[in-house]
Amino acid sequence: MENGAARTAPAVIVAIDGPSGTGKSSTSKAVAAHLGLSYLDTGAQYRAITWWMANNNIDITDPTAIAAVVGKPEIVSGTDPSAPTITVDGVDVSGPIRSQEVTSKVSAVSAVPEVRARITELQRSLAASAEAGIVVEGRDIGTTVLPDADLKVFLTASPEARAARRSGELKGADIHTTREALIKRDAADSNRTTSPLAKSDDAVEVDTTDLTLQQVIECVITLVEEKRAAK
Ligand SMILES: Nc1ncnc2c1ncn2[C@@H]1O[C@H](COP(=O)(O)OP(=O)(O)OP(=O)(O)O)[C@@H](O)[C@H]1O
Ligand SMILES: Nc1ccn([C@H]2C[C@H](O)[C@@H](COP(=O)(O)O)O2)c(=O)n1
Repeated sequence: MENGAARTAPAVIVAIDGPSGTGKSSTSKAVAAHLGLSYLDTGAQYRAITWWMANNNIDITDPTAIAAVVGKPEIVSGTDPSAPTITVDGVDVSGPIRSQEVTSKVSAVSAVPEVRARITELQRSLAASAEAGIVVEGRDIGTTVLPDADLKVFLTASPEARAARRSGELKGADIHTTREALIKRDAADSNRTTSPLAKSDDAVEVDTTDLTLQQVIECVITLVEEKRAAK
């Protein structure tokens, strides 16, 4: 190395997609923290705009009504993996966006093309300004938002494993009901016309059904390090 200068790792863009409960958030946060990268939870952004629509009595069954007000809320995401934040018009909505009401409405709101255009623009701008690089997790990151990402990972797991994980989180919620709700949301997200949940052709698929969270994290860290070494 010339003049003994320390060589900084090149910025790396990582896209992690997959259905609900496959471990995208837990894995992405841990990978980003370990590698000193930024982290973006794009589901939280769709939940935040859905929360605003519900709070402002917008009819979420009417895509025209949603499209008419899509530019109104100011959505800001903090990308520190150890303390990710999300605000709407300056209000911390990290708790309310996880409510059952928002979860039941988010697929309808996120299917509206004008909503996707607005949120995609925010996502690209955050990725472009992440100096060391970023791990972005969602449903359409590898296919649509960041098609030139250095690494694309598509996480999967059986509906049974995903429901058991979610039921554990929801303090013993009924597994059957949780499984049906997951399957319904995945179907809505996969079947919408604009940038549906899908695996990019060049994504590495990781089935997490029989892996611990730590094993998944280590697997993704290895994949990122291999990509970094090849840059
Ligand atoms: N491999 C794993 N083994 C066991 N539990 C896991 C594993 N991966 C994630 N979990 C747990 O499953 C739950 C859901 O994980 P997480 O929120 O990361 O999934 P997600 O894909 O981001 O879901 P969503 O898209 O619905 O936000 C969390 O409680 C997490 O700790
Ligand atoms: N890139 C993304 C991320 C999320 N969504 C929608 C679809 C999901 O059901 C919803 C909530 O996401 P979660 O918090 O469960 O990860 O947001 C999307 O359409 N595209």
